[in-house]
Amino acid sequence: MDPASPQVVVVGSCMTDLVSITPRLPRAGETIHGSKFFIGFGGKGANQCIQASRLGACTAMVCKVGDDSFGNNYIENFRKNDVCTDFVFQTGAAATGAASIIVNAEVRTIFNPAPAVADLDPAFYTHSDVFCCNESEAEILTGVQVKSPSDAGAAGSELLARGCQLVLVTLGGEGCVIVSKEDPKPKHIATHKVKAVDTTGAGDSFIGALAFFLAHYPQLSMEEMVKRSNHIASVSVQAAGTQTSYPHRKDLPQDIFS
Ligand SMILES: Nc1ncnc2c1ncn2[C@@H]1O[C@H](COP(=O)(O)OP(=O)(O)OP(=O)(O)O)[C@@H](O)[C@H]1O
Ligand SMILES: [K+]
Repeated sequence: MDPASPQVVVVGSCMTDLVSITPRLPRAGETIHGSKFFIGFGGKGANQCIQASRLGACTAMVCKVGDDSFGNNYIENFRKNDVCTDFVFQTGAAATGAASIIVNAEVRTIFNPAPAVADLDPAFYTHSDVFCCNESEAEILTGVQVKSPSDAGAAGSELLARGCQLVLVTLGGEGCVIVSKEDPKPKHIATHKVKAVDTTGAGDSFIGALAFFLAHYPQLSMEEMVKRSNHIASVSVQAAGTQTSYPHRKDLPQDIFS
């Protein structure tokens, strides 16, 4: 590249990521076993620059790294990615920026395939911990007509076969069905059926509640989280609107939070 004519110039950070994969985060001063460690190239500025370069932009990075092995490796990385390094300087006065990143198994993700498309990218099945859909979404994705808990189990099993870890199919007043790699026999988690005033937003209330329990009550079983989420979503269907119908903590039975 002619350094006089870069199309994209990024002035920003350039960090070496030291990534540990662990089952949980250590407490202060605690040493725990991890399952994997790797070193990666990161930093927001450098990430953006490399993405632009890989798409074909003529790029230059403006930053300073340490006169150390991390710094040398980073400059080599820029060169491999066709980023002009004429303005990447090295200093002996400081070390190259490093970020210690711990990725724990407790950061869990929920994927809601709404609105559903039949040709969903297969990566979506494998990349989330919980795959949560309603009857019609399950049907569009799998081709299995979902009219009962046993149909939902069949659709859930198909989604498991596509690589999902755990599938929840919500069934309105019938609660939902859960299937997982760990326990592939479909289980119907019934709920107390209420007379619905307006079901708009029930699915989102359910998923929001589930996210709350995953984040704040990780010790609960998935079945217990789902039962509690069923209850919260059942409150939402008894009032009009979407967010206007979502209950506050103070309005719910307090044993939901024990
Ligand atoms: N009549 C009802 N009685 C009790 N609970 C209900 C009722 N309707 C819905 N729910 C609760 O809400 C959850 C989600 O409902 P549903 O499966 O209808 O979602 P949805 O189709 O995504 O809703 P929407 O698209 O309207 O937001 C159910 O799993 C259940 O917990
Ligand atoms: K509602």
